[in-house]
Amino acid sequence: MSAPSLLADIGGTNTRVALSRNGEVVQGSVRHYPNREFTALEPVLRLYLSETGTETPAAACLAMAGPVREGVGRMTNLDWTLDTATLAHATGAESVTLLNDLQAQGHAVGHLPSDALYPVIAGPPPRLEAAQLVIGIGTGFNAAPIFNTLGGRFVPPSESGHAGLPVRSEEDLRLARFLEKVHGFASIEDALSGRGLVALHQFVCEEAGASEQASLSGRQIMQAVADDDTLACGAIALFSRLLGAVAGDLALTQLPFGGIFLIGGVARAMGPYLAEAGFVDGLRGKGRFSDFMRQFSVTVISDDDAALIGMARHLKALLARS
Ligand SMILES: Nc1ncnc2c1ncn2[C@@H]1O[C@H](COP(=O)(O)OP(=O)(O)OP(=O)(O)O)[C@@H](O)[C@H]1O
Repeated sequence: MSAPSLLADIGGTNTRVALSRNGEVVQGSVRHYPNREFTALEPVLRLYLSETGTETPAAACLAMAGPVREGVGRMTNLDWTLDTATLAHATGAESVTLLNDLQAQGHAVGHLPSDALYPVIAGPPPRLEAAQLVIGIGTGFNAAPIFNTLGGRFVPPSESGHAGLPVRSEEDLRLARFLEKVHGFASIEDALSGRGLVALHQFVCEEAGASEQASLSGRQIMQAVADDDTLACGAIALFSRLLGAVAGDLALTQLPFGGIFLIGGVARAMGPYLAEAGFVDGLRGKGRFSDFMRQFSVTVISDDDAALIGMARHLKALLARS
């Protein structure tokens, strides 16, 4: 049998690695590695290849949480730089493709099992030619539109998470001032990410004059929501409304009549609460375009390995073209 290809999805917190053959992830080949236990990606990949007894992968496709240009990318929330030449040397793969991780997620949409999909806003079945939009909310925030063209699927990268956070109310303005103390600018990612959820909870506590309660982690905040804690519920209401507003802005830019897909650790944790917590109002609150916004369905993807499925598909298409 021919050698498999190597896939890796490198997030700010976790790296997921797998093998692929003929456009499919090889069953049982997925392994997860916490990034904090490594100094760079190369040792993760070398460990994976030795653990799985893989000699030389035929090709490699890697997707990273950071901007990529001409085969080189720097992770936004981790001190790692990736470049295709070094990665080819480390893995032995003849060809290495480096993508932004949201591009890989975009290539997975439409190829996931239905039990990995959690509807937030239902919509009509999409027409094949309709654009779609994938939004990732994990360690960081990013988005990518998906265009299904006659020449194949096109998923251009973006760095949407570093655009400005929308401000519509006095409360939003106070939040922007609170967030900009850290980086001098209130970006979308500063509010809508793992650390963003923690910051929103701190902001809600401070506004309520309860700063002493503002030391919960993201998981503790979600547990407090399950226990009906008022401040934690206030934090996810703020998060949901802002996420709806940002998803709505991105939808107006890309017109994803084929649906909006939310992915990532925070989207997964927040999924069951979004609709009730103000996401829909945030998404549709676009003045005279409020009715227009009803055309966009929203689905949470709960599969943590979706990017690997997307890369397997993308690599097959690339190899067929070469
Ligand atoms: N149950 C949970 N409740 C709240 N936050 C959570 C939960 N599970 C994970 N997170 C947060 O999600 C983030 C990790 O998500 P994920 O694994 O999707 O990120 P990643 O892929 O490593 O990063 P990136 O966003 O850079 O691609 C962390 O900030 C973590 O604190």
